[in-house]
Amino acid sequence: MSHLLSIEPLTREAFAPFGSIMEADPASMRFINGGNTERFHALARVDAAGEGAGAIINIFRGQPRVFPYSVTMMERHPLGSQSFSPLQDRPWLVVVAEDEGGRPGRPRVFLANGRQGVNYARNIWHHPLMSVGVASDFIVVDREGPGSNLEEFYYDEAFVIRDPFEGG
Ligand SMILES: NC(=O)N[C@@H](O)C(=O)O
Ligand code: NI
Repeated sequence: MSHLLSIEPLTREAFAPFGSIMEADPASMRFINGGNTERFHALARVDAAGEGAGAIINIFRGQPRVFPYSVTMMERHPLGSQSFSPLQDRPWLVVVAEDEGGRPGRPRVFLANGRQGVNYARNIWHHPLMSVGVASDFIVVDREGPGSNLEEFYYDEAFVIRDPFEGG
């Protein structure tokens, strides 16, 4: 089994097992403000489980990853969803995995364009933020509250991601 991971385009259908994509999808659009504004409605839902928990809004500034990049670990948030929305129009990488008996399976890598955000559903295995090329800022909506909301898993092997823009 190759440890080189292919990179897939980020589509609603392909990402559906892992959560939602937030983008200006015409199917979700309704005009508001007297027609001045297009509202792309309810693209995702925030999940903040547990007594005393709530949703918070953060900015993550991710330094660009160095390629070829070795994926050696994945994490998940058992008590809440986590969304990432880019603040600049730059591509970035989304790395997720199905759960296989309490551990992540083989990672899947998606190339997001600079106008696509994602919302990881609660307890979905994902790799921490992966900016590409330059330091990039993201609005991150996730859960704050009592309890441990971070579970990490370290593979006993490394999966490799090549530079998505290698060769120009
Ligand atoms: N640890 C943290 O807040 N960031 C990660 O959850 C991540 O997915 O980047
Ligand atoms: Ni996370």
